[in-house]
Amino acid sequence: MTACIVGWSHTPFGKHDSETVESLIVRVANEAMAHAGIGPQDVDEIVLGHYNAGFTPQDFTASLVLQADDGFRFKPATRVENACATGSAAVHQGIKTIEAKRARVVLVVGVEQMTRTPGPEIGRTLLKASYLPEDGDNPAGFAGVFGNIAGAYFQRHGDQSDALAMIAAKNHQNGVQNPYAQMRKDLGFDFCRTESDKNPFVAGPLKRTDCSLVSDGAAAVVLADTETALRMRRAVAFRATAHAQDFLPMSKRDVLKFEGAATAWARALAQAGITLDDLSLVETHDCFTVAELIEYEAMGLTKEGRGADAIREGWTTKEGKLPVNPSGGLKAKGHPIGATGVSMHALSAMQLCGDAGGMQIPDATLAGVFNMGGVAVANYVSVLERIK
Ligand SMILES: CC(=O)SCCNC(=O)CCNC(=O)[C@H](O)C(C)(C)COP(=O)(O)OP(=O)(O)OC[C@H]1O[C@@H](n2cnc3c(N)ncnc32)[C@H](O)[C@@H]1OP(=O)(O)O
Repeated sequence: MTACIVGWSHTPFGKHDSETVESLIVRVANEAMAHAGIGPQDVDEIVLGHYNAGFTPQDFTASLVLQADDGFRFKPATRVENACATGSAAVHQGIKTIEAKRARVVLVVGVEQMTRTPGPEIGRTLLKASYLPEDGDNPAGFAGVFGNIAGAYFQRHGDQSDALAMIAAKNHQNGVQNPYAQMRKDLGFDFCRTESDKNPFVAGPLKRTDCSLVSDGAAAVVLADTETALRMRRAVAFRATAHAQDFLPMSKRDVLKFEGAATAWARALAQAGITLDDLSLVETHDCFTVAELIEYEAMGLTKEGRGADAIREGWTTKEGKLPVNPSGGLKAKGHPIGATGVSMHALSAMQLCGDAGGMQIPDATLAGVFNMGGVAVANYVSVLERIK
């Protein structure tokens, strides 16, 4: 256990017309430091997760963290990017810096502002994280890519429309209890299962309720080495971290297997010396409901092709044997790309500290995070445990 989360901050996710990337960054940077009980003089390194790819004209955004406080002047600050896993890439980069003993305290910020971009442009901007020669022309954007995956999964393993609607309904129900969530409405299974004016098909078998939201927002965590962390208010340790990067072209692999996700999960569980049964909860990357379904298989909760069992048997509800996405996930909480992975870590730390309010899983001791970029291309798993 070499690095710990010692503080965090999270803006509400949603459409924030009055905010900018800069104002979101400044807000969470200052709030996370206050939560950790530190000032800029205590921070050795800054890592920013920001996908951008054209959502906002301002690039070079690591420098914007310095706008939070003049005390950050001359600190090392770097932006990292790994598609929709950008936030976890930033968190893991901060951990590596601490493990390399180049820093004792690292401030990690994740941010994205997507909603100022006009509708069709949003899809094209996100598709820059696909393999352009194969998927760059998909008119439905990333929803089109996952629509194809859902269609192929249905062909191989049978129609999963009920299971996908159950996942959507579960995550929307959970989102009601999340004060940071973009949608806090219990839509119910029937609404999610049925095509309607309010819930049209978007791509292949995926309806609107099968898709994550387009969001603005930011989150931050303060990381510290264990020795430093144990002198602070709280310490949530990384018991394991794993990152597995897979081929970008989907033609080079069986995309229905999420083998990169499975590899990252296997590595992290082995490193932590635990099995999936030991986890109290998981925050997983439900960019589309079919992704959460396949992730059940990749994490080892069910056999291949049987992901639906996990939701049908109620295992992944808040009361189930492994609650998945008690925050409401990307589905209800929202998915501001660069912020998502940082948010998952902040929310898991809240759970382990008993600070999750209505989202709280009673007596949570170990939390798993899975954040992915592309179709299981960038795969990050963290296992978190409170030690103070
Ligand atoms: C690896 C990865 O992470 S890839 C993932 C990257 N992210 C994405 O691709 C984002 C996917 N989502 C989307 O593109 C959009 O949310 C869409 C296409 C599904 C829906 O967008 P639109 O059709 O433009 O919906 P629009 O913004 O006009 O909203 C219409 C209504 O639907 C609701 N709505 C919009 N999106 C969603 C959603 N994903 N789920 C549920 N309700 C939604 C809105 O709140 C609004 O409700 P109201 O009429 O009661 O006010």
